Amino acid sequence: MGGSILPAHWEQRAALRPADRGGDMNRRAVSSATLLLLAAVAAGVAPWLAYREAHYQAHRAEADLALGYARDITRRTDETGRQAFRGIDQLEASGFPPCSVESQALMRRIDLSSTYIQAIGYVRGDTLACSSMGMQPVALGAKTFRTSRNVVVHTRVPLAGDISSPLIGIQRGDYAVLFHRDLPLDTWTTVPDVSLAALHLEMKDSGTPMTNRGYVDRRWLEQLGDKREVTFLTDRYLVAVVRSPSYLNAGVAAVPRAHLDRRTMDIAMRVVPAGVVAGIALALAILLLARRQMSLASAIRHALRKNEFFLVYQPIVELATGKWVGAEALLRWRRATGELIGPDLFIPVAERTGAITKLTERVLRLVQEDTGRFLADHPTFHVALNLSAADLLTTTIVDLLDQLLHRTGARPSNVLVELTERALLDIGPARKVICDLRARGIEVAIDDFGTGYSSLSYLESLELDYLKIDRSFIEAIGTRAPTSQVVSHIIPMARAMGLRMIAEGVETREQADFLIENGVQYAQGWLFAKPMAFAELCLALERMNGVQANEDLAAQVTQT
Ligand SMILES: Nc1nc2c(ncn2[C@@H]2O[C@@H]3COP(=O)(O)O[C@H]4[C@@H](O)[C@H](n5cnc6c(=O)[nH]c(N)nc65)O[C@@H]4COP(=O)(O)O[C@H]3[C@H]2O)c(=O)[nH]1
Repeated sequence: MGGSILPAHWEQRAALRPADRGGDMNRRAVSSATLLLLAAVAAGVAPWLAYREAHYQAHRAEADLALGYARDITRRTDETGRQAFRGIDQLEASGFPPCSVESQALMRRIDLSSTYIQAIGYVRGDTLACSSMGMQPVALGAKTFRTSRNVVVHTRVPLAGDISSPLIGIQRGDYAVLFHRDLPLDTWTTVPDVSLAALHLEMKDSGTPMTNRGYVDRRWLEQLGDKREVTFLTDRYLVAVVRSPSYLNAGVAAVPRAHLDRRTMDIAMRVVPAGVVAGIALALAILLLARRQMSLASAIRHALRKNEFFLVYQPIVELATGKWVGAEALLRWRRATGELIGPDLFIPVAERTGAITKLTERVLRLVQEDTGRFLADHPTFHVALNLSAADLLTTTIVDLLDQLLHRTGARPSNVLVELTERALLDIGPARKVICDLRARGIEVAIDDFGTGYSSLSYLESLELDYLKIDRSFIEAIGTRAPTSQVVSHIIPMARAMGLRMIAEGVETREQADFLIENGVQYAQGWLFAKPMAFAELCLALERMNGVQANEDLAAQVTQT
């Protein structure tokens, strides 16, 4: 069993700050079955998302294209209108008699100087009596419609009697301008079968657009509403409509859906394979995680057989005196390879796979081996033990603790049991075990308080002795963290419930001073001592007792 069996991200999580731990454990509690399901979903979802992305990109590209065409048509139609009305304005302002030599000369000048106008002339009845083309009368054909601005549009000017002629006439007052119907649509397109049109907005119900190429549905204008421009999908087209800022016109471009589908497929051919690869990679990563979880569970069982677990003990200090009044037993796992694994990594897996009760049994045996007669000889010192939810489901744990007391000669007060809020979720069995323990004189603490799910009324319903303030709240003391005030709320609450308090993770003198000032009785943390082997703890205690004895002696000498 060489190499690390831990997923890399677990190793990173081991370095997470305390505030992250609650959620982190919950996340890790995802079962292997869920991971397998996730893998299957990931394998299918990534290609699907890639296809959706291809569709979205194609739609956006085609919509931009259609909008570009429609904007160009609107710009060209506006320019036609501008040139036509400027010419008419000039003729009206000239004061020349209609069809006079001067008037015709002006018509020719207007015609020659404009890019869009084919002819401009004087209207008599339905005919241009004279125009920039000369005195030859030109029939304007039927009026197609009159706009609210009193402009008459002739959409089929029958040049020399030919009604298929490509000219359109715009008449205002006594003058009219002729222009080629293709001019507004003369936009460069890359889509061969795109439909283009310039529509008058007031012509919604009439059957004829002002000018068009390809199929155009006048009802498309309804989609414009008050907007300046719009794109939308119909059964057969992706349509763009752009309103003219100057006239009551709109440019329309409709790209066939078949073209959109082709573009979607083109993009899909590029991105879906990447989606398939990503899906497979994601699924493999999830499967690997599931496999690692399973192998970690079997590695825990193997480690139990091979005695790879051991305990370290972190002193619990009475804040008022600095005296070490107890120590928390913390489990460690040293693999045959020398790799050291912390409980934050393996306890959640053990809890999930049911191996935790075996681990707890091992902890009790290790405490027995480590402490020997120590507890019997130090009645005021206690060892704090962590129990999990599964340990509370039967009363076996009570028997095991009885055995520990019996074999070591320890008193019940030598043992403190720590239960996390998570362990108390199944309140029925937990209550029974807590009662049994306390009936024997074994005290009980609620651990990591504030990080779990328990409500105050829930806690009040339990008989407890200690409340351990989670180190994430201690860490926040004196900072601007949002949780910096939590500890100030926990302390009076614990006091009101008659609970003694142990602050976890005290690292600075300022934190300790704050806790002392606020009446917290006990603490543990690196400020006082890091977890250590039991033998080391005994030596440290001996040293401290020696110093204390010397100080006591010195005090007595000074008094006498
Ligand atoms: N940053 C910082 N950390 C400090 C400081 N002082 C103590 N710690 C760490 O805080 C954790 C305190 O244990 P816990 O809250 O009971 O949290 C424990 C406990 O819930 C669980 N655990 C440990 N041993 C056992 C066990 O034997 N059985 C069960 N069921 N759970 C255990 O694993 C958790 C993590 O244990 P550890 O990794 O040993 O981490 C320990 C300890 O090493 C400090 O000043 N700063």
